Amino acid sequence: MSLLVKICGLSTPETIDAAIEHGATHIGLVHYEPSPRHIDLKTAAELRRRAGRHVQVALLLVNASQQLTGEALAAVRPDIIQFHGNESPEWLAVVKRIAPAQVWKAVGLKDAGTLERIQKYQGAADRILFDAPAAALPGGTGTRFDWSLLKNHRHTMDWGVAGGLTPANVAEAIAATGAPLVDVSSGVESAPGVKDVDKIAAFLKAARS
Ligand SMILES: O=C(O)c1ccccc1NCC(=O)[C@H](O)[C@H](O)COP(=O)(O)O
Repeated sequence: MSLLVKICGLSTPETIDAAIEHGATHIGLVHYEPSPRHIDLKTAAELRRRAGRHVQVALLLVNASQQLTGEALAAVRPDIIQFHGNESPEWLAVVKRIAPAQVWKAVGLKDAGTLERIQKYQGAADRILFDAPAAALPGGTGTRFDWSLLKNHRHTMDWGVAGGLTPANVAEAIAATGAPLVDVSSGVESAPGVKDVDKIAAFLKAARS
């Protein structure tokens, strides 16, 4: 299967266009106020429309209330809802039953124990996104986890790798983990929350090299 590449934390039409032009398969829109990449739901809906059917659009929430989750799904109509906090498998299962969207769960990969614990998301999440453990923010921190943890892991769910990826290291990350999907945010920015179209292009080229 060909590699999937998600560019996360986009907030302008220009960077959406660049991600599509250079071959991203997925983009991410962050609705989480503490993030430098936060956008309101109206902007997220506009950018979702801009992306059209050229890429799969993920809307990212962190420990959102039921009400906010419902409002966000109705306003943005994403292809994917990505949960990046401490959301329970039970909550994900509810969303999966009622939402016309895939459900992804991001998990901070600390050690082999994490790989055991995520089994509880089987059937509730359509994909697990392995990221660095949460720091000041739960994601978008530019931090790597120990890729060797995934080396001989037998995956029981669809999955992907995020966390500290850049144009310079993404090929190595794919070789080390065998990831079918890679995800980047701060590694294609010139400042926190400011995406750089040349870095987006370089990341997509390096990922597919
Ligand atoms: O991007 C953010 O600001 C963010 C904030 C809070 C939770 C998740 C967030 N991003 C989620 C992503 O999917 C990022 O692409 C992923 O964490 C990797 O980020 P980075 O290490 O900066 O490439």
